[in-house]
Amino acid sequence: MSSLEEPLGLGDLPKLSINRLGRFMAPSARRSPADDHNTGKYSNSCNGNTQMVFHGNSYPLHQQCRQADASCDAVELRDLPRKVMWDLPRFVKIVEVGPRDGLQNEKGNVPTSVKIQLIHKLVAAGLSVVEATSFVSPKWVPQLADAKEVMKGIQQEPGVRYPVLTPNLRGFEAAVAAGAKEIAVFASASESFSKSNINCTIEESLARYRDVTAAAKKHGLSIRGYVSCVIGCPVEGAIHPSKVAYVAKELYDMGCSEISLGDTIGVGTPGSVVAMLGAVMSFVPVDKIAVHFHDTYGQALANILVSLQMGINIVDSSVSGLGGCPYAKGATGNVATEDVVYMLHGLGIETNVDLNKLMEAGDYISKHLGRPLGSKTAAALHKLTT
Ligand SMILES: CC(C)(COP(=O)([O-])OP(=O)([O-])OC[C@H]1O[C@@H](n2cnc3c(N)ncnc32)[C@H](O)[C@@H]1OP(=O)([O-])[O-])[C@@H](O)C(=O)NCCC(=O)NCCSC(=O)C[C@@](C)(O)CC(=O)[O-]
Repeated sequence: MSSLEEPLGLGDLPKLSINRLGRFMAPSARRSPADDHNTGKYSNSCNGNTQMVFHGNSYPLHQQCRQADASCDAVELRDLPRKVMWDLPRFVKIVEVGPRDGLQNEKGNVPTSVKIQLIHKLVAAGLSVVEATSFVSPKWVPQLADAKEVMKGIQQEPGVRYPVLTPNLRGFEAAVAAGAKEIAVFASASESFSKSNINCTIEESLARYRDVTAAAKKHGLSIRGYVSCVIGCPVEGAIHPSKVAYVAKELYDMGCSEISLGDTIGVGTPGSVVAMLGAVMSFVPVDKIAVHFHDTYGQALANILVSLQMGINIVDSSVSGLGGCPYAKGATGNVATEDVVYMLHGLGIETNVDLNKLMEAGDYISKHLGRPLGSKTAAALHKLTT
């Protein structure tokens, strides 16, 4: 199975795949690959035969190098996806939200011991941030009423972060008492969603979060800020990027060290995502922005890829594609962590996540919930091995 962890297309380096990759390149606004060639970026030593075809033209990648050296080709071609798609990050931090965003939406009761096991398995798979639970009103989200027991029950590993959602000071205090070292506040770019999710206006939520973030700073806790409905809202329809940028900036200014932009109902496409990210990046540094896509319309991986191309290197996802929001009708699960990891590794981007162990975690929770594997990667690899 482990050989399949390496996605197809990189191992044997067929010329065809290079040409295919060439087609993915953005048009004229981008530099020509020949520029990199001319600056010698590709030219340590190689046999000079490699061609990249782009918009009907072929570019010699290593023309200046005349020494045959097969190992050079292999190494540099492995790097091609990142080169061709320009400036993709070398490393992407995955924020696993399954135990919170995933399980908050389950109809049936998930025992506390299963939640704790799931978190342990996700950490064992190499995930360094696992959102553990929410300290919200149990009247609003009964599925996470055991937040305190979950936090007390997990074995917190050094170097791993276990953020929890806190909607108000009451939740914050309960989170600290239960041992949380990182919290997340969650606002919305849609007025209607703000009211249905946290029963207040956007401005009221921001005022509330100023108190929560001030208290968190006093305790030396890190704070993550969410903006929901960054592309569309189930009630209001399309959300203007300027509204998203406003809320993101407010959260950043009050001390959130990471702003996660949530396409809560999964209506975004790469086109709308680029516009939204462009607006937010005017106010929040790109390295402080995370993307959080639900996969309702099957656009999540494409949206992640375009976000990476814009410089984002933090991606939220949920093991086995668990999730949805109880207050966002029609929202389906988050993009599956397994599928994100498979794509990132295929692009030559590191995650520190062991795909096999991650799939074991997905298998564990899927079996417990009595449903098929929710990630395409796990389902495909399962078929291949049974
Ligand atoms: C914000 C409130 C509390 C306002 O709820 P409210 O009803 O306006 O507030 P309240 O102050 O009147 O409190 C109602 C009851 O809850 C209690 N209460 C109040 N606060 C707490 C607390 N922290 N912990 C425990 N209990 C609490 C409070 O004591 C009271 O109990 P009662 O007196 O009736 O017995 C409520 O609306 C709430 O908890 N909402 C959370 C909803 C939620 O968790 N939604 C899903 C997460 S957001 C999301 O999924 C989007 C995201 C982040 O994933 C990104 C994306 O996908 O886009």
